[in-house]
Amino acid sequence: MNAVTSVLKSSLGSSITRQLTRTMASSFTPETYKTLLVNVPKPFVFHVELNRPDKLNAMNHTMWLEIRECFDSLAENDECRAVVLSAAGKLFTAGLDLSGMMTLGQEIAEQEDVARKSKVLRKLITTYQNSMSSLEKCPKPVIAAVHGACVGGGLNLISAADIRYATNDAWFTLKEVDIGLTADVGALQRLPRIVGSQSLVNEFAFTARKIESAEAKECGLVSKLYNDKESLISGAIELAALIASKSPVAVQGTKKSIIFSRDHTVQEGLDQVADYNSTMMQGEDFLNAAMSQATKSPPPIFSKL
Ligand SMILES: CCC/C=C/C=C/C(=O)SCCNC(=O)CCNC(=O)[C@H](O)C(C)(C)COP(=O)(O)OP(=O)(O)OC[C@H]1O[C@@H](n2cnc3c(N)ncnc32)[C@H](O)[C@@H]1OP(=O)(O)O
Repeated sequence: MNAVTSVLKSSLGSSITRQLTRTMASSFTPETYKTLLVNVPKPFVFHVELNRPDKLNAMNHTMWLEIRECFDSLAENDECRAVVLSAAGKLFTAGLDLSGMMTLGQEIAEQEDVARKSKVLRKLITTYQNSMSSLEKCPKPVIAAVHGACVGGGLNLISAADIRYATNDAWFTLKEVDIGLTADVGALQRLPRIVGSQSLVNEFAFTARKIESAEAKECGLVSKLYNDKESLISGAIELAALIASKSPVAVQGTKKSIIFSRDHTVQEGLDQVADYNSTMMQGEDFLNAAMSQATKSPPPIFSKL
């Protein structure tokens, strides 16, 4: 162990000074949105809230666009290492804003030709798909914290999160069939991998039945339940802070590898992580964290990434 620690120590002093200087030099104001509220409750932890409580956080066009904008921005923001996604008001979300859909129907009706109508709709669907996928593409872990109801588009949204917590009063529904729609923004693709039972997901999707929190926990849709919203949010923020205390190189590499491996063979996943680590094991995070573990000293302060 001594040989290892002396090699590690030689490059440690200047590295820690550099990290502290960078950390202390930071000042950051979260961006503002019409339908989202963004706060920084702890260092490197961002809290994003769906914020249309008067409309039960129904997902209108602006919200779909802003979710993408927000997570694309967090992806690039080196002040952010983990994200909590929750919602203001009495429930998480009532799903797609149905009044907005009436307006869309009128706009489509203005186009006469079916090919042109289809082009407009396809663009809209892919825009909304990209909005949901922005959670998954964001390299920082996203923890969804659900209270009350999580309907339709909301279930698609949280399916793209990395971790899902909920309150005991939460319920979920893949509601699309009830509005004559095939769910098209990610739940049909992601849920079978989360829940692990295609039969159960099929049942949810064909019937739009209510999934109560206990069933959601039992089937793996959520991993932890809380008595109320306050303890849910503080539990989710605590988890995010724990994640944010780890090496951002390791955490972001882990998210990338998990998602890559989900969609590839074992060998392709092993190749991807070998490529990643063959660079990252030369970096200061590995050096400093391995050193602190080896010497049983306090964990290092990691530079921004
Ligand atoms: C390309 C598209 C990709 C995306 C697809 C996504 C699809 C979906 O999300 S399908 C699901 C759509 N959502 C629904 O069908 C839910 C409808 N709402 C409800 O079932 C209930 O409102 C709910 C159980 C969520 C809550 O019930 P509660 O009794 O607590 O409230 P209400 O009195 O029903 O509603 C209060 C006001 O909110 C308005 N509202 C509710 N949901 C929506 C919505 N989805 N869109 C727009 N507005 C909504 C409701 O009309 C009430 O308004 P007001 O009368 O003005 O007070």
